[in-house]
Amino acid sequence: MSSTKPKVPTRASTRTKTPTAVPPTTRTTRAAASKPVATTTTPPLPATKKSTRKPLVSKDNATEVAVAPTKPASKSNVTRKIPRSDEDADREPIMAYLRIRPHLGEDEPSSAPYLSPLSDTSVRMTDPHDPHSNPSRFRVSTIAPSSIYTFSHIFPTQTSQSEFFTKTTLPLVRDVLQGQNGLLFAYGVTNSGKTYTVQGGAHAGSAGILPRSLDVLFNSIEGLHGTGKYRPVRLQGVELADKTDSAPPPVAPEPALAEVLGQHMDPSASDTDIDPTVLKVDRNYEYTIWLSYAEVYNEKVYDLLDNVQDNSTGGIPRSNSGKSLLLTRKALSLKPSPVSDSPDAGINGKYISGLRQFRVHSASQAKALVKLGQLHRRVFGTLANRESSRSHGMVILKVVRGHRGERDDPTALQIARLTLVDLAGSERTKHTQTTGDRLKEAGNINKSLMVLGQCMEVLRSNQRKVAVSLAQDGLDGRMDTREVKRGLAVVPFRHSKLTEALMDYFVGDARAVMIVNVNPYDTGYDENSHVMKFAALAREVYVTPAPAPVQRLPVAAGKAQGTTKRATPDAPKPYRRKVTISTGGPGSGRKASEAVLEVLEVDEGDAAESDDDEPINPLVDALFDEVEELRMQLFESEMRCAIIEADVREEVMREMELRMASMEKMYARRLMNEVQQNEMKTDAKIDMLHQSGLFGSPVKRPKPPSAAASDISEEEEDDVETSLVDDLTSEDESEQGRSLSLSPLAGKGKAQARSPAKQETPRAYIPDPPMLPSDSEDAELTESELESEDGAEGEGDAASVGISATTGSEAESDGEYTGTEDEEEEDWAPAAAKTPRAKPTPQRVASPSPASRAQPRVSKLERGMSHLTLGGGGDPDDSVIILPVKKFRARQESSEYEDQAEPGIVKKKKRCVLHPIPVFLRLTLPVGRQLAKKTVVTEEQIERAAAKQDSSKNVRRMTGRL
Ligand SMILES: Nc1ncnc2c1ncn2[C@@H]1O[C@H](COP(=O)(O)OP(=O)(O)OP(=O)(O)O)[C@@H](O)[C@H]1O
Repeated sequence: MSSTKPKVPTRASTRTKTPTAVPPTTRTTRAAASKPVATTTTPPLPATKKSTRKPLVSKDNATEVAVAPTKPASKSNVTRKIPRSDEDADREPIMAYLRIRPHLGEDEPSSAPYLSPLSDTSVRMTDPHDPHSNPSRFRVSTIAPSSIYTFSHIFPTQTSQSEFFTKTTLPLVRDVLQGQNGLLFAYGVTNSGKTYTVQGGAHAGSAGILPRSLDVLFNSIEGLHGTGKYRPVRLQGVELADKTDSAPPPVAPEPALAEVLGQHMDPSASDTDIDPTVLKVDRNYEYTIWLSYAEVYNEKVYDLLDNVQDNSTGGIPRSNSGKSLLLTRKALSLKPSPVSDSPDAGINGKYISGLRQFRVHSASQAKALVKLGQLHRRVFGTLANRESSRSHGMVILKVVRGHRGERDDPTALQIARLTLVDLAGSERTKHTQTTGDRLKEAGNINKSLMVLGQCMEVLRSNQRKVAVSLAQDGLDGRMDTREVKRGLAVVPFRHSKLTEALMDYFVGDARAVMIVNVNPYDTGYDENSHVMKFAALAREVYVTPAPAPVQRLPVAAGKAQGTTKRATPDAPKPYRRKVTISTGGPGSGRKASEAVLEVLEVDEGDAAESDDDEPINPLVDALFDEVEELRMQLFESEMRCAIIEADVREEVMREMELRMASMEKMYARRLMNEVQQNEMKTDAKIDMLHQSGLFGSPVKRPKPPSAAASDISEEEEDDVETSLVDDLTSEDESEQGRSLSLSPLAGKGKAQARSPAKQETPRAYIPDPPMLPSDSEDAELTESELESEDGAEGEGDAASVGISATTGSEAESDGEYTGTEDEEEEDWAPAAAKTPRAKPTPQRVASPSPASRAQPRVSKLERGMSHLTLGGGGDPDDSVIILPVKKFRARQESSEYEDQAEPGIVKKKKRCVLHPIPVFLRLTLPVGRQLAKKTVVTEEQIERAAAKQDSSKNVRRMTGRL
């Protein structure tokens, strides 16, 4: 009757099984150095599963659970630590250790190391291609150029294998001897040192954590070996051992395979590199150790200790002569662990069906098996690493321990597993020029690693949800964990063979350690950043270390189904795949050869064997497949988006560079034009003054050295001009910044002319507006009047006449301009229009004139000269630009700009004809008949200049904006 049938969990139920580990109260996330990420704090929770089994071991690294990961203090990164509950003490995060690989020598390509340890637990990673640190490079990446990552511990380059083993793996070895499961996996990009860390190197003392673990295991159980009557099966089951099946295979590799792989090694050769560590174990128990070695390659699981069947009759393959090696390997399937194996534990993991396992009696025997497995492991050469591991290698050590007093009682046995995983490197197709089959291989490697990351993410998120919900419910006085679990996401273990095979370590009782290998001289900064982020994520996932359950059910006699079962020949048609292996060639010292391995793959569905006691719901399976497909589509879309984004960034960067270059050219041209204009203006002034005869008989002075470098010097200038230029340049340099130039005539303007009593009153010279001569008596001063007055003085007298031009800001420096634009408009309106007689305000003390007798004449002369300033209402902001008619026209013609590409700028530049520039002129003029005669400024000039007043005003506004 169906109603009486014992309830068997469905596959769906195993999938939706929620890990019960609850995160502790405090966690620290990775923080970008430039942009710190705030630390989130999760409230403490009641445990969802009360563990009745307390760990038997001392938790060496459990102290790290209670200690918040050290992290550089930052204002925005305040960590609030909440006391942990008793239940939380059973849980701990996945330990993440960083190992930094040393630089191996000159041959190895290297960039500057981008990792700099900040402490034992934190490290800064800085992109060597960051434009800030290396301006010659442009960085197109969404990865932060600098970040700080925290780990449980960081091992610098000089760390020895022994030290590394002691701190990372020894606690797991101790655990497994005391009945607790453990997982260790090495993660990192290609060539970062994963295999070196797990397997070790060739020189003495370089044995990796795997051989050392074997040494310590056998050192510790010396004299405590069990009979091996029972063997472990599946995840937690035991069965009566079949002596013939569990005997270790001959460890000599098949000669054909050894030759093909180019590894002429003898796995049985004695190993002198032995770790002497001995752990204290419970001597009331007997121990047997079982070893198996599997690999996940191209999303298929293979047994590395299975006999490789050489189908080639010719023995050693000679593919160059047309022969190829045909090796048949059978992919194994993963099956859910039956509940009957461990009813107490409720483990929902999967085991590798058909994976062979061998009882090993000594460390050397175990190491020989591992080496044989290594030989069988797919080792391909790539550009990145000639010995690159293209598969995930898993060595599974099982320790079966039973009390001496219950030697024959299988229900008293305890099985603990320690799995050491050497993950394949995250492939960099760009760097390794991977194509074809290799590309597919890389895709599968990346897929399994990606799924591993997704699993971590979902686990973390589920654990947080549980934590938050239970905390709230606990506060409300209610606590229904089933409700909470129903809302949790499915952890996608099933999306990859790797995660499927390891899932029980994450959801069951186990301790997990992650080793992150990084080569800081590697050029793959972005890939290593992903690895670091993965580690940060893993550290936030919590596992529950607890001893494995003791068998309580009677063990079926004989061989358990599926443990050594192979796919039968009449099984559904297997998939055959050919793989080409290239060995030797230039540089290797061996003759180049290629061999073809033909792999027989059995899909999971094909190997559905009878020991699978889990009913499968096809609808659920279909839904999961769909979910998986959608996830993959999402992943692909994200990849496409990332590529498009990178392309767009690059395009924008190129466009910006072009624009910057054109702007640079434009501004250079403008600058040149400005310089030319200034020169022309100066020339024009000199011409004007020269033509007006003011410098008819200048006093010739020796040319100062500075004049030689003057920009203004022109070869066609006469002596007068040279003298003037000397004055101009020297005065420009020395008096730049003064608001007004001082001259002997300054302060002797109209006011003085009208009030002789105030003759001595010093005042600053402010250019007068272009006053109409008829407006004043002084303005009516005619040439003849001047002539007569000058005549009275004689030609020998001389006075200094100052002509000053300055910018508004300078003129008002003694009163900086702060008005609005409207005010400015008003100020800039011709003064004649506002006030017929704008009176300049005395502002500054002028040097006394030596020609005080000529004051009336001089003041008239000065007013006459002031017309030349075109001051427009006395606004001192105006430059004095007086152009003779002929030159003026020439200037107008030359003011056209050629840059038609930017009409807006051209338009503005056209209005730059009378750009006001700070020019200071102080001229020493002979006062006399000749001077007076030449002082007349034509009305035409004045009108023209006044008409340009508006242009000047606009230009000034524009330059103000610039
Ligand atoms: N800590 C170390 N000290 C000295 N040499 C090291 C160290 N780590 C790695 N190496 C050397 O670096 C090279 C690459 O290391 P390894 O093969 O372990 O990289 P990997 O990460 O396993 O690469 P892949 O994923 O491609 O297999 C090897 O020659 C190894 O001997």
